[in-house]
Amino acid sequence: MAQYYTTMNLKSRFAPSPTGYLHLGNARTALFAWLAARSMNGTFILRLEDTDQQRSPDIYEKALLEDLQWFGIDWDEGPDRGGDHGPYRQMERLALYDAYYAQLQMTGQAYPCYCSADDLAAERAVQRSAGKAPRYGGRCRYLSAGARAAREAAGMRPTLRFHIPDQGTLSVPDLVWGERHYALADLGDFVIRRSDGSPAFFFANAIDDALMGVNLVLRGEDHLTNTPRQILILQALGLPVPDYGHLPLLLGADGQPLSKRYGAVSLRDLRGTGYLAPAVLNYLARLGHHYSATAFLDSAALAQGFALTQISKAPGHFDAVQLQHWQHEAVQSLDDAAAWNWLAPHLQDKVPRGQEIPFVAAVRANIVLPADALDWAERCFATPAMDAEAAAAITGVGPEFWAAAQTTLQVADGDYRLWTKALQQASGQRGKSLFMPLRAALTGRTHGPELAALLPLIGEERALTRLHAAAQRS
Ligand SMILES: Nc1ncnc2c1ncn2[C@@H]1O[C@H](COP(=O)(O)OP(=O)(O)OP(=O)(O)O)[C@@H](O)[C@H]1O
Repeated sequence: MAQYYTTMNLKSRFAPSPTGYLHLGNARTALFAWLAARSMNGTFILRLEDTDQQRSPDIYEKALLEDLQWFGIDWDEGPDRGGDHGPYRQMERLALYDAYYAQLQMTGQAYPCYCSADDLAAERAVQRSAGKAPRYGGRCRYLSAGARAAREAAGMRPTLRFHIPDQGTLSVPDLVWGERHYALADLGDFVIRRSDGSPAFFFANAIDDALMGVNLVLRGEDHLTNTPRQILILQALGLPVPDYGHLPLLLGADGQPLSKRYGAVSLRDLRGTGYLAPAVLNYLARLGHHYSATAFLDSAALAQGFALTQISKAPGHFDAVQLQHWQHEAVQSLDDAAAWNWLAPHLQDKVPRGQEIPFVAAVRANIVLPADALDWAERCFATPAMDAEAAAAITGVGPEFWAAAQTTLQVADGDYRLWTKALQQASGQRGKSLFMPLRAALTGRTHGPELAALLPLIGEERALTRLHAAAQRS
């Protein structure tokens, strides 16, 4: 393996392009890089790779920072807070790359290439028809100074290509995949600066990592094949090479990698639906990383239990059921006041003032998302929709039961225990055959939170109306 950081100086980063809302794959990659840094008291950098200006309107940068903050990821250096290795937006770093292009050209490790898109397409077509893998054949490698000058005079704008040695093998250690070997001849001279002067992704990305002192690059497997090229660039420039680990991609239900381009489920969507950040953290931290603890963990404990050796190579699939499991755990970990703060924006004044905390305490074990709480708020304080099972439970007991239910409730003055005891005596029903019809009449459902906690919220008056309606049905 490559050089290893010590627990004292680990520096990792997340380097997204602000071209859309962060999806769960991006978030998982950011999280692993952050957990690695936090698990070793290291430094975590946020860098924006915004060179695709057409696809990087300002809204996405703002959203990206907000979404990461909501998620609970913080950074020690970044575009909004600066640091010793800035700027942290690639568009503001363009001038930095010039010296490295010049150095590569001076040492003969890069050369201008005047081949047009048509020339290159034709070359690839010939290679393919001969059963060879397409790669640049090196036509502009050894152009004379005069030939270059003639092309420049004709107004041709060259790309800059990295000159790869024709022979040899490059061994690339990877923290997740182990050592991989690449025949240099197969890589082909590749473009490091486009003809419009903009840097190719893997050039700017590698230089920035080196200049920013990043010594651990954890990123998606989509970058696996960029790594040998990036190592060659860094070696040619005498810059430090970080350790690399490529994380398996997160796939959607269609089996395709989640991608901003194709509108995958975003952190923003989940937040809008009411998912709690610690739920998403617990879900994603375990997607492709083994934790021995199965309990809900806070981010400090997730960092403490994180180890690069526990990362799996298997691709992860987005699993809504697992996410809901962690959401349920996260909801249970809140105290009632925090749970109310979470729910309030979603409940649209459906809970009367003063009833907020008792309402939360009553329904918390039965909700995963705010939509569930909204349903229970309507069942408590408005008119509950009746499901078929509940309707059957109501007609299953005779009219005498419902007459007795109304009288005993009034006599008990709304006290749940006194009421159900008196009704048991009056009707002869007990256990499930007593409670199920009551629950059905009062809430419109046959399962849910404790009736004893719901009755005070429903109140005696509404309860009597519902019992009366049940009597009419039976
Ligand atoms: N499906 C995925 N699963 C895990 N990590 C991913 C996935 N897609 C991208 N990443 C990682 O997220 C980080 C940021 O990547 P980037 O901003 O290019 O996202 P992207 O979704 O690939 O965007 P785009 O669709 O615009 O190419 C990179 O480390 C990349 O490898």
